[in-house]
Amino acid sequence: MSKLLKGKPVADDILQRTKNLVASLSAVPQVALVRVGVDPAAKGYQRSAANVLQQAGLKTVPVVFDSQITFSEFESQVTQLNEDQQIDAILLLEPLPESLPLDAVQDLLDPCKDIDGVTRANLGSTLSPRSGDLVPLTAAAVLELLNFYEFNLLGVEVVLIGDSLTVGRPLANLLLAQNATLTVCDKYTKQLFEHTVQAQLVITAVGQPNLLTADMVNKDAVVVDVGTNYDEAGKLVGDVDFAQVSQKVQAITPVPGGVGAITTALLAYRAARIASQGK
Ligand SMILES: NC(=O)C1=CN([C@@H]2O[C@H](COP(=O)(O)OP(=O)(O)OC[C@H]3O[C@@H](n4cnc5c(N)ncnc54)[C@H](OP(=O)(O)O)[C@@H]3O)[C@@H](O)[C@H]2O)C=CC1
Ligand SMILES: Nc1nc(=O)c2c([nH]1)NC[C@@H]1CN(c3ccc(C(=O)N[C@@H](CCC(=O)O)C(=O)O)cc3)C=[N+]21
Repeated sequence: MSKLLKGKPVADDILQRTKNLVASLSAVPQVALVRVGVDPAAKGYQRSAANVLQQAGLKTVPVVFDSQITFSEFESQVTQLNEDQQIDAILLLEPLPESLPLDAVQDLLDPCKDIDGVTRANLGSTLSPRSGDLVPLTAAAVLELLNFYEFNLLGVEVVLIGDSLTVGRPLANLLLAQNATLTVCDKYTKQLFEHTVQAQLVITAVGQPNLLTADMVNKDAVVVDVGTNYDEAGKLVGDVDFAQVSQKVQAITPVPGGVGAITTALLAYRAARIASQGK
């Protein structure tokens, strides 16, 4: 059995700092959670995010739109949230419906309220990241996890599977900034196995259960599973065949209890920080 890289101790640390920061503020920070449609991953994150924000003493404002909403209606709703003095931060939940792709709506958000770094202004900062930037939270969560477990990325052969705007691409930039030797794969990668089998660190951010199987990794590898999927029984599972892969590799993150727990803790911390800067 490999070492379990649990997210909870990392998240607990971040949540404690969040509670201290919230206690120092004169008003309770408010976060709008904007969801379009009924995707289970977006709903799951909305639920987890609302729980953690509440635990940390912040207020959530759920905003749900029908998947048929037009671009102009969505634009006017987001503009209202941008202008609302009560709202400190806006989280736009992915995935969005096909009619409203992220690259078409990302820049509607005020970059100062863009808590998950979906605007091109904040995404751009991942190329030259500085402390306090609004870089995408999941990418930041993976770096927090590796840092907590003292995993030094310098010169490490990393294979990252998934290159989305919300996770893969910003994470690739943050890994490069730490001098990792990086290969990024997506669904057009011809022989995924040939890349993953020789990697020292494999990170999956795809959204497909059992994408990474034990034959695809070497025994010295560290595996970080970002995926959050729901199986037929409604159980939360990652992208990795955890039962088999965890018998083989050196270290692995669980799902649940891995990266996801850190993502939501960082969300709460960042909301408090944005609010503290606005006051
Ligand atoms: N734990 C956490 O905190 C978070 C978890 N997630 C989860 O991470 C997963 C990914 O999210 P997100 O990036 O938004 O998803 P997207 O659907 O936007 O992107 C999926 C990525 O996976 C690639 N891909 C799809 N199929 C394959 C395949 N067979 N082989 C290799 N690559 C493939 C896609 O390639 P292509 O570009 O070619 O289409 C794309 O780059 C989801 O399960 C999501 O719920 C997301 C955010 C936070
Ligand atoms: N703009 C945007 N950014 C995201 O980061 C984003 C998104 N959209 N859409 C959906 C996915 C999914 N995602 C999760 C994050 C944490 C948990 C989480 O906290 N999971 C807990 C368990 C929760 C449970 O048991 O239900 C855990 O892994 O321990 C789950 C899912 C973020 N996503």
